[in-house]
Amino acid sequence: MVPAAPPVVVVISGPSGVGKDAVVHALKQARPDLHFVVTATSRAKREGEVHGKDYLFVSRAEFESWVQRDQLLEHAVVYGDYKGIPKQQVAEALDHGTDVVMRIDVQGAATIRRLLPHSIFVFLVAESEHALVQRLTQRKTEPMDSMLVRVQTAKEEVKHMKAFDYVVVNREGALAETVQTLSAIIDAEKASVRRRIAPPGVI
Ligand SMILES: Nc1ncnc2c1ncn2[C@@H]1O[C@H](COP(=O)(O)OP(=O)(O)OP(=O)(O)O)[C@@H](O)[C@H]1O
Repeated sequence: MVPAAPPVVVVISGPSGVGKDAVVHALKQARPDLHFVVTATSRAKREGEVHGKDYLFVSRAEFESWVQRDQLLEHAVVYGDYKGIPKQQVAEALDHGTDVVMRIDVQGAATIRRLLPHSIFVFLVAESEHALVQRLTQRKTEPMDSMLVRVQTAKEEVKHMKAFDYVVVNREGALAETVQTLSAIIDAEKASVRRRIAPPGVI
């Protein structure tokens, strides 16, 4: 009886260590109706990560050839490693009418904002600097100096919050709550009248 809601792109961003991967992983279990973009990266696989599921782990040379062939929606060097969003995955999901979720660092989110301005931009934060430090420490994937850079960068990145539509606090031990909030945001956006009545291509 009313126009269908067009598929949406949800961008989950935030400083390193706030829990983007953990949140996206849990959201995936809760929302099989969404397409989760598998980001390409040149960084080394962390324990337990699976190629094609968590990331597309590629060599720097392979990554560079994708850039040359314009196969990435956006890419950036994040803490010394390439990360990028394969264009085709996003286009195919949207063509099928499926909502798309992508996790991206703060600089990458700015690029997506220019390319796909009607996406839903979510800024994920930890409840405190202390909690962020604890998460990075417990993850044990970076040496101390690189961890300190991440904490310092996080303080700068928080200033970009204004450019986002939502801020979600990923509290210690409350991953399920974070996922619930994100899921509610997506549902609310899908129910938005503005999205339903916009001319095709505008959203
Ligand atoms: N709500 C939470 N409570 C406790 N621990 C959490 C929570 N969310 C994430 N973590 C843990 O914090 C650590 C950092 O999370 P994660 O690797 O998902 O961060 P990230 O934002 O993806 O970081 P990066 O951008 O560096 O990849 C992980 O060990 C993860 O299991």
